[in-house]
Amino acid sequence: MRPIVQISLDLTNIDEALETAHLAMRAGVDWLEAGTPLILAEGLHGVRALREAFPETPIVADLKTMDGGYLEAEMMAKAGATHVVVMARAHEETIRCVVKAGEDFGCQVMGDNMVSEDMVAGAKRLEDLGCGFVIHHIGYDERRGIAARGQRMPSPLDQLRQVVEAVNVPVQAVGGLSLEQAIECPRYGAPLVVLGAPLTIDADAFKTADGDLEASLRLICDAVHAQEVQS
Ligand SMILES: O=C([C@H](O)CO)[C@H](O)[C@H](O)COP(=O)(O)O
Repeated sequence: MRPIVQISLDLTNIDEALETAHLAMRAGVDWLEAGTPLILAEGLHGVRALREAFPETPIVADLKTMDGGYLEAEMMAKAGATHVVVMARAHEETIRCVVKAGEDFGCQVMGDNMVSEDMVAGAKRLEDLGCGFVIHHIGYDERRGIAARGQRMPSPLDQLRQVVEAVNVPVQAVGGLSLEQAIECPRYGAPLVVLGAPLTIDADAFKTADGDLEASLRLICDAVHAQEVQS
């Protein structure tokens, strides 16, 4: 699998999401993600709006499903999502229901191992239950809480290699990565590179003289696409 750039639209209204998505697509981003804040704020309408504007683009709906998995996945697939997200901490029956809905409605299932007691085992469990992708994720609140206590913030890179080696499905790493770290993910064997939105270009290597976000994002996409995914 060649490296893929996914932009997470962690925004709270459709207009902003569409504006960022248009910019991202012009810059060479491959997949769009309707982030959890967008789904909470705009629900199915947000996903439908993205599907209408980008008929051919994969759209990940970051639902973080914990229960009622079949209906959630069905609704999102019918709205145009090509990928939905279920949590490793959900009951195994929920994960099975999301996988079944994925089969019934032509949607891929990504399993998120956030807050698993054992992140590697969590990833393996997701694959064993039928998820086609693993999201190796250190949560936002967890990271902030640990940083506020002055402790070292955990990074998804800490165990990324182990997760990649434990499963046979594509992995993506999420949670507090700098741009440089995100771009490095294919070197850990993780082909899906997620960039956060609203996007801040905090890396000198990708800043342009006039602060043009689209041009910076194009450099980032090129850097990801130039990588080999290590096996
Ligand atoms: O999924 C997310 C989180 O659980 C809040 O909804 C975020 O998309 C993710 O944590 C964002 O990560 P960064 O962009 O690396 O901060």
